[in-house]
Amino acid sequence: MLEKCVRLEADGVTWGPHRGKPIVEDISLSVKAGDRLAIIGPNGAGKSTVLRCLYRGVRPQRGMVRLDGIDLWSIGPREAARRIAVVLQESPGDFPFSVRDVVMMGRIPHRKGMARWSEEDHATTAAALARLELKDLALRQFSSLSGGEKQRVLIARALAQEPELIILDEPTNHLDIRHQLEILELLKGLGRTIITTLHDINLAADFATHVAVLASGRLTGHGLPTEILTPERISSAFRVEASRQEIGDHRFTFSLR
Ligand SMILES: Nc1ncnc2c1ncn2[C@@H]1O[C@H](COP(=O)(O)OP(=O)(O)OP(=O)(O)O)[C@@H](O)[C@H]1O
Repeated sequence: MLEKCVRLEADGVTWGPHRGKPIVEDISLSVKAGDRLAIIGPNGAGKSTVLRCLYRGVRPQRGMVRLDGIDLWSIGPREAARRIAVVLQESPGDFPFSVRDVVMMGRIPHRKGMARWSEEDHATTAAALARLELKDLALRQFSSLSGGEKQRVLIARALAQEPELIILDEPTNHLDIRHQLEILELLKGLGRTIITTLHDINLAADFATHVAVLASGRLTGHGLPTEILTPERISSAFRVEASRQEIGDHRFTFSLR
């Protein structure tokens, strides 16, 4: 089911540190409402930097990011935060926040000034907790949760934000294979436009409607997984020998060259 979704386009996006060489260069991609894009590439390729450009974390030095055709930098940070939820690997740490508090933080972009939480804020937070099956953990301290539970809480916070687009950086990091599959299944079921980085190419192929391959700051392919995930492209991007397995359309095994 498609809920609130948005289309995103990046056109020639280039970013690097002040006075430094660009880290990502000439990134053009298009994500339709309801698509799930997985960005894959080796360590240091620039995946997190591309995400930062897409969620208004940094302003591209060249090129433009558009949400439903509108320049992301022509809307304020608050509106951007209402429309785009970001799930990063950093977490609220050891501060004494309960799970409910953390999920409630997703409502901050919707709050009017320093007003108290509204009934809608409470209801949306409760719905996000229920959807992620976190009701029994609502009063637990966030820092006491397991990695998989924390990841679910951060996704619930994103959902409480009622965004049209969810951007995630390595949501399956540190999770065992069951929890990796669970998190990706859950994200699929949200019915939102999703852009995520993923290290596991086989998981990306199963999860994503579209894949973008990044190597040395440039896209080497962007499109349907069956078209983009070729042994040649993967071997070249990751500097390994990738071979396609007989099972499934795009299952790969890897070895050093
Ligand atoms: N603000 C910055 N200033 C200088 N260099 C930076 C900055 N941000 C990122 N880099 C460098 O740019 C390169 C790409 O970083 P980025 O985190 O985007 O890669 P990545 O593909 O997400 O890597 P990984 O898979 O290891 O998480 C790295 O070499 C990183 O050190």
